[in-house]
Amino acid sequence: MKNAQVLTVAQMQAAEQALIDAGTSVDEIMQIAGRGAAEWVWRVAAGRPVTVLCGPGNNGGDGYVIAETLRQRGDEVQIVAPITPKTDAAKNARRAYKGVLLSSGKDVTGQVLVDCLFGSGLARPLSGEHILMLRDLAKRHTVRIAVDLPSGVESDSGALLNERLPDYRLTIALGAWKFAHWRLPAREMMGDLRLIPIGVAAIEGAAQLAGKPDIPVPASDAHKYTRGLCAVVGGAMPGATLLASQAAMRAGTGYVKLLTHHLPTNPPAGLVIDQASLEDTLGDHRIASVLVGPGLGRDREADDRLAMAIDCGKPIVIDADALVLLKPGMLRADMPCLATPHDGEFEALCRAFAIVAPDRQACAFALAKTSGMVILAKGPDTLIAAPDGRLAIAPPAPSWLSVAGTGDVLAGIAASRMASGREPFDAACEAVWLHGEAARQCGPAFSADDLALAVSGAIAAAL
Ligand SMILES: NC(=O)C1=CN([C@@H]2O[C@H](COP(=O)(O)OP(=O)(O)OC[C@H]3O[C@@H](n4cnc5c(N)ncnc54)[C@H](O)[C@@H]3O)[C@@H](O)[C@H]2O)[C@@H](O)CC1
Ligand SMILES: [K+]
Repeated sequence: MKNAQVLTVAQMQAAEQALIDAGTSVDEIMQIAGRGAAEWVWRVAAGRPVTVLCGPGNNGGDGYVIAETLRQRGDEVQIVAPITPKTDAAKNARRAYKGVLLSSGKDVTGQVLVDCLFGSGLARPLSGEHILMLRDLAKRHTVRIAVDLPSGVESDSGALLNERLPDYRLTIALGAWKFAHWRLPAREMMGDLRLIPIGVAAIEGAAQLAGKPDIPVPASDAHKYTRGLCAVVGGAMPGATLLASQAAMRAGTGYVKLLTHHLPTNPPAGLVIDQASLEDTLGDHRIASVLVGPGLGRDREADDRLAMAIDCGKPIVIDADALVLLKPGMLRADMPCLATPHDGEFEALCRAFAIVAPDRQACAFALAKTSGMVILAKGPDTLIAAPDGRLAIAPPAPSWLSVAGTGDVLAGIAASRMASGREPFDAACEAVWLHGEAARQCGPAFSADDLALAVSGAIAAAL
């Protein structure tokens, strides 16, 4: 899987320092970043007058480079710089700029506003003067572009440090993705995202974006067992189990077996249903992954079935009702295990495992470490945390996914990817992308049944 890295401010600074140590000066990096960003501004502006708002740091420095690049191409451009540059690179970039330079944004009009007031160095909310100027300029320009990050956004969290920040048509990330590019609420205001490479190397321990996976075509001598037998443990509510099974059947595994005595109505012919005792059916050594939770119920029988599913020792996906029933001590050390909670289930799990941490990401990490499970905390802002500290962020998926049953589909896809041989973290990353892609292919207003059927198309898109 070729996942892009997502860096914290500290990691980005270390990456830039590594470039500098390898012989590229800050000024050269700023030229590469600024000219790359100017290319996008030029395309979006398409000849319309541009106003660049420049702050005191290197984000402002990028603004001077962008403005000078556009000016040299003959575009109408002006800079508003309420604060003089503080860094050497920004001072040099300002010296090299030969165009119109204003210290106040009062009465300034134009069509395209380029926000280079603050980037990843923003340390506190914008002052009253700066936020008023930004809002005012934003109102008087029809198109807004943010360079690296919209001013007022906290890079590492995606939190908005000021109220009523403007929204943007385009955000041009410099060097690497930052958390704010993919985390809510910041992501919502950024418009389209583009990344300008500046030669940043892979950073050890960096979070990754769960991008499009590389799904292999089955080997020419493949058969159903080499492609993995996925056992879905059923329970009192066969509909949810059926949805998960339908999705699993289309996500790459060779064989999906539903272990239940609660028979669904009209199951597909390709789904094998085994009604024998769970203890016996889970003893099949060919089982490559187990899914437990969708449609399990929460009664005594559900408890027993969950315990048996875990005790069989196979790689396991735990979802839905099973997450509410799960207690510390039930899990076996070092068993490959993926939990896929939505917000309510995530809170229940955190309570059960006595997790207290300042935010959702920290909770996911702590829960992963304490429980030994990979945690796929799903929702509009999905993230995946592994016990060894790996973290993946899901790119946005269509909000049409907000219907009943889509979580069962996600769990089915993840179990299928685990049956196909993926370890839980990779299976989770693949599953969130495939789930989002299936939703994109469904278009608007689909049902979870439609989504499960669309998983084949998502796999086709990832071959
Ligand atoms: N360092 C580098 O090598 C590169 C940096 N780049 C750019 O540099 C940016 C980061 O540069 P900086 O670290 O200088 O950060 P910023 O340009 O975001 O500005 C930080 C400066 O503003 C001050 N500041 C922070 N919050 C403030 C607030 N609310 N009100 C008033 N002043 C405030 C800080 O004390 C600091 O002086 C990136 O976002 C990117 O645009 C790019 O040019 C690529 C290369
Ligand atoms: K900015």
